[in-house]
Amino acid sequence: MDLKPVVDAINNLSTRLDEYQKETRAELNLLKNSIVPPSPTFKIHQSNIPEPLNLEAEQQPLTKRSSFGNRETTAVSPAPKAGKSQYPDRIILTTYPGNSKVNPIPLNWGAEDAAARGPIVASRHPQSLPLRNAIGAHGGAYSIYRALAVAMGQLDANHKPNLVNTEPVFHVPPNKSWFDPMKIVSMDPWGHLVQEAFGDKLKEGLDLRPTIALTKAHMQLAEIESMVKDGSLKIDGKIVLDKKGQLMVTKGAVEPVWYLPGIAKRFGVDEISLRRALFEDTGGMYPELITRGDLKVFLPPIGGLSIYIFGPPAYISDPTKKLTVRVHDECNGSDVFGSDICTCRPYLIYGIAECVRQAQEGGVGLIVYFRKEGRALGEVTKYLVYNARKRAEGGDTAANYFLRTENVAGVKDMRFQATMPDVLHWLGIQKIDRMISMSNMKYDAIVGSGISILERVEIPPEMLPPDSQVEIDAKIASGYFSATSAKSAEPPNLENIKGRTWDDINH
Ligand SMILES: Nc1nc2c(ncn2[C@@H]2O[C@H](COP(=O)(O)OP(=O)(O)OP(=O)(O)O)[C@@H](O)[C@H]2O)c(=O)[nH]1
Ligand SMILES: [Zn+2]
Repeated sequence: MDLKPVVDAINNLSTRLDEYQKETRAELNLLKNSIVPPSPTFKIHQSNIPEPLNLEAEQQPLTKRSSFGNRETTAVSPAPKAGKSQYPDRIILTTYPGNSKVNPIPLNWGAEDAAARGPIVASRHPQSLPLRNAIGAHGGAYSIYRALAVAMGQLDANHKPNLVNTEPVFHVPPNKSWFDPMKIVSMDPWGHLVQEAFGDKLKEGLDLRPTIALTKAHMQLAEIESMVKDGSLKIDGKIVLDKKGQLMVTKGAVEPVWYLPGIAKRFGVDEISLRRALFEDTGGMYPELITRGDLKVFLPPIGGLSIYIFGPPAYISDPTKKLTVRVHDECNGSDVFGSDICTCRPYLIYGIAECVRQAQEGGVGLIVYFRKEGRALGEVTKYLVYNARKRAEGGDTAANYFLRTENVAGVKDMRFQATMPDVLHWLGIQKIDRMISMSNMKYDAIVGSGISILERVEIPPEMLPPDSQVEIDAKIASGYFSATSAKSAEPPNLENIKGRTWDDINH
């Protein structure tokens, strides 16, 4: 028997093993030389951190030829300073609760007054860092842009917002839901009252940031103008201001603040599994999720929500006043750009018009707009799904509508409406007279959270855009509410409900 090939293979393996060991040793040496073993205070000295790449040479202002004509354009950003000069202090790791620098301000989620609850401190500014009691960063996904601004030297790393005159323009007072630690778990009920409730801490120099802002404005939409023109919406001078359909609105923006034990309970998982999944699926971005079990609040890097109120905001929590609500999830393609493959913008507009009508009749209307693009799967996934739908053998049918999304994303929906009602409880809503939605998921979440819905209102058939029949029939077949289809004797054959083909789209 010829053993030569076996011997060669063993030699080969042994050489590769040697090389691997050498590389590993080199890497270990590199690590040893560059990282100081954690001292009792877990400080890393600047001098021990490997020098950052010398970016100066690469960061001369860029001059490039615009593709539109021969105009020379110069990048607006100044040549940035090297990153480390933005942070003259030593890095302080707060990975472990035993670190002597770590002394978080206690948070009592659900406490009955602001002082007892405590402010949310997420800042790593030198003065706030030891008192930090939340994982993550303010601003949701925008924290990354803030980091870029700091890295480029355009924003002082220790900038604190000047909050003078930023207070809410209308009152959302505490209600009993605020004092049940499990009722509001995805936002900070005191988030709009930071300036008032924690003014003393702000004066002391803590970097506290409101996570809710409340303001007012006029708004104008082409469809509302048409409704005023055709007489279906009346000018009243208070809510519909003029023949252009200008609307008076009070509105607010809310950033997510998660109370992890409450989020875990809401989704029926244990807190440890939740923390592990959040750690893993953010690429290990927040190690404190694992190591800092003492920190119960997480500011996730996701979009928040907006509220639009038509009529007096105080009526929202008054059960003697009628309330119309539409909860809407973001669909940029339709909401902003008018794509006709789904019902989103027309349903949103119908919701606004119904809210306005409710307010004109002496009640109040509320739109809640969540940044959960493409059922929280994102727009890239959504457009991949559109392609798969249009290219499918047998065409784009209602029968396979959800299957196409599942094929790409693994699930048909990741909005998980369980935390959606938090904002309704924050506002003090006890019942909804008219709910402008067909979604069983939204309905079940709201009613399951203790808010009753007296009437469900579907989108009028005449408002359905040309290519959206597939979506609406697939939704109704999967459990969405429809008074119209409940009346019809025969359910439609979903194989026969077809959307446009690519050929139709091209012409
Ligand atoms: N992934 C995916 N998302 C879609 C598709 N079509 C629409 N969407 C998204 O579905 C969501 C629709 O949200 P809403 O307008 O609040 O409607 P809904 O929850 O279905 O129910 P209603 O309240 O009855 O309108 C938005 O986030 C859209 O971007 C699709 O084909 N695939
Ligand atoms: Zn849509």
